[in-house]
Amino acid sequence: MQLKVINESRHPLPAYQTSLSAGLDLRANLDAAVSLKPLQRALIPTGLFIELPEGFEAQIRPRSGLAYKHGVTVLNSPGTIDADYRGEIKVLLVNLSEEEFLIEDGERIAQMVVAKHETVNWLETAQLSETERGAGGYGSTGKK
Ligand SMILES: O=c1ccn([C@H]2C[C@H](O)[C@@H](COP(=O)(O)OP(=O)(O)OP(=O)(O)O)O2)c(=O)[nH]1
Ligand SMILES: [Mg+2]
Repeated sequence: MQLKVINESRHPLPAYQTSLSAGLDLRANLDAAVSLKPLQRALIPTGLFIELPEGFEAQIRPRSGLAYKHGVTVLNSPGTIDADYRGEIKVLLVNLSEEEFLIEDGERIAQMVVAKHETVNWLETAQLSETERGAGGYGSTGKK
C-alpha cells in the first residue's frame, strides 16, 4: 500500500530489512543521545508524520534484539497510531535491565506494522451464545 509520510528526521525513511518483513524499523531522531537508566522510560521522537487511510492503524512494536540484548522494550506495546493522528510518531521505550542504556541518534529502536482494523457498532444483547469454553480462561484448560 502507499502511505503518505512527512520525514522531518535526518534519516532515510523506515525500511523493511528483508523482502517479507512485516515491520518497518523506526530510527531515533535525536540531537543528542538519550540515557535510559534502569526502569527509566523516555518518549523518543522519530521525525516522522504519517497519514493512514481510514480502516488502518500502525502498531509500534519492540525489536526483539534490543529486548533480548539490553532489556529495552516498548512500554505501551503495541503502541497504536490512529488513522486520524497527524502528530509526530514517538516511541515510548523503557529499560527493564539493570544497566544504563544509551539511545543514539539513528538507532533502530522499534518497528512499525501497518494493519487493518474493524470499527465496531455495539449490538447490546441479554445473552451470548454457548460455547465449550464458556467463561473459562486464565489457564482453565487441561486441568482436572
Ligand atoms: O506509541 C505511540 C502511541 C501513540 N502515539 C500517538 C498516535 C496515537 O494516535 C496518539 C494517541 O495514542 P493513544 O490512543 O494510545 O494514547 P491515549 O493515552 O489514549 O491518548 P489520546 O487521549 O490522545 O488518545 O498518540 C504515538 O506516537 N506513539
Ligand atoms: Mg487514545
